[in-house]
Amino acid sequence: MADTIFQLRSLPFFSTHHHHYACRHSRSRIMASSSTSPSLKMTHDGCPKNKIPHVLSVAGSDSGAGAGIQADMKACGAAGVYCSTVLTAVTAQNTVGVQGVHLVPEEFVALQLISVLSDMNVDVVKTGILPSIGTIRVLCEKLKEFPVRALVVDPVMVSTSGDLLASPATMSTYLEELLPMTDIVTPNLKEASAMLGDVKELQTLDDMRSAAKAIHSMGSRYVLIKGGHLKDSADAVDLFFDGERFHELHGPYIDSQNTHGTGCTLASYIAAELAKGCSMLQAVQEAKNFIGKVIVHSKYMVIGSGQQGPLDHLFHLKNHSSGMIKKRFNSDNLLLYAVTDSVMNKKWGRSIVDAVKSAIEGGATIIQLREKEAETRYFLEMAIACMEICRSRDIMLLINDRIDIALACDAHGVHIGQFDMPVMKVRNLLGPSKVIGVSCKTPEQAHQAWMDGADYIGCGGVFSTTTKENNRTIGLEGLKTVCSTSKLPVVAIGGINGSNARSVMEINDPNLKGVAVVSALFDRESILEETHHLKSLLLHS
Ligand SMILES: Cc1ncc(COP(=O)(O)OP(=O)(O)O)c(N)n1
Ligand SMILES: Cc1ncsc1CCOP(=O)(O)O
Ligand SMILES: [Mg+2]
Repeated sequence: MADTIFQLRSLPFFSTHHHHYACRHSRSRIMASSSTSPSLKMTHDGCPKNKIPHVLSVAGSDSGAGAGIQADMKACGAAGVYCSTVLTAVTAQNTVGVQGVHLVPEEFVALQLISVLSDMNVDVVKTGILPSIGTIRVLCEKLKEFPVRALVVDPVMVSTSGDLLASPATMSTYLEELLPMTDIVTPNLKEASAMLGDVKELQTLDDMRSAAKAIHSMGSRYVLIKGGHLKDSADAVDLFFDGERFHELHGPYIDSQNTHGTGCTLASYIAAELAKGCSMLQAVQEAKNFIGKVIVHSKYMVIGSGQQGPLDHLFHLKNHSSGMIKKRFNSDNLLLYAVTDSVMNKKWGRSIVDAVKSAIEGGATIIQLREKEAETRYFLEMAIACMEICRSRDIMLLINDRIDIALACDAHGVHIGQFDMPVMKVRNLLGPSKVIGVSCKTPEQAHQAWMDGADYIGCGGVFSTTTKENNRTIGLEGLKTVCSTSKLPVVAIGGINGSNARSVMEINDPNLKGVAVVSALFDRESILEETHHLKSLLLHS
């Protein structure tokens, strides 16, 4: 190891000139929106056959394990991909900042590269900090000697505080020699601006578009500019450019201190998805989706005393400070889902609380309070009373539509529709431990719900019903279509009762976990008997 130990904070502020290159390479290993290299044999899900997908991360070590090679390994682990590592630098850092950097000599970077690339069948190389001209050159040379399917470059060049971490000469080498070999480069706004010579601060989507074009013309086949901190935007908008078209990738901006290493994680996750056989656009979308979920999940975690906490990439750490670890939602709870209706129960002279008690006694496995008319104060009182019953019987209570009521009574979760509050916003408000169900009629809606971090899908109306007016029915065929592609458990809803529940369950899709019912339970004289009858039908279908 080199004995170059120095303080990162003492690095000077560099300003570079504007570069403009047109050295596009002509490889076509990763397509924008179709599958992978035609020469590789793929399984049905796009993975090369009999091959463990493998990403090599060429990056720096972060002693605090929030970013760098440690984040890359965790992100690849979360994506189910093997990750080998070539260290370019060793940093002493924690949640407060970077205390020091020790560079790995380029000859030793070369040796590590040869060790891994000559033996381990690497699919994709992802780069993090490349601290010297020598290191960049060694990497370019070894990649020519041992070609891989894709090169993902996270241009770690600007520290959080805005300091440029690369000298102008290093930057030139980066742009002239590495970028033309790059399949995708993933700068944030500051890095994109630095790559273009810092002539302009990027403030708008239009600025991002021009920057993406300019960076593309320097040689990277695809460009992803991360607009997480774009001014005047409530969204986290990232811009993907494939050389012809722009794609805006939207997601809510999640306010959390635990975001250290998100850049490394995003680039590594893209690399991992590419290694599995995804197209470039798919890989970027999956990575964005993962980052959104992991930031929401990690929001309440406390590790270290500084402002820059790490992520819980594997969703597995115990004892988050608030005790809010996301419990895996047990989809068996969806078997007999009782959805209340005050108007119906009033007609039969009983309160919602009594109705809920009877439904649970009869065998309902989960309850939803669906009150379309109730005033807020009354709805909350009802919800608090029902929560007490449900808690004592270990049954989940979800609230329909009203996130405020769910928060106020500490319900187990909510059920929302396509026109209610967006799922990611709800997740942000409720935190990781609450259950979120989403109404979906199509596979596209179901896919989106999964991407946004929902726990289950309510699919319907399957049959016609008078309980919800102007609601298009999708029939058993529509239900089958959603179930067959859904990545989330599904509960069927709409016009389901004792005479058709079997036919619903007989579509026989493993994702279909049960039925949700309003009138067949609550618009009947005996809730207890109806629930009991329906439950035994379901248990024997
Ligand atoms: C389990 C379950 N599935 C679907 C719905 C319908 O929700 P939504 O589409 O938001 O319609 P409303 O119930 O709000 O009228 C549901 N409530 N529960
Ligand atoms: C809330 C809802 N969403 C789709 S259909 C429906 C109503 C289901 O009520 P019922 O079980 O009485 O048909
Ligand atoms: Mg709704």
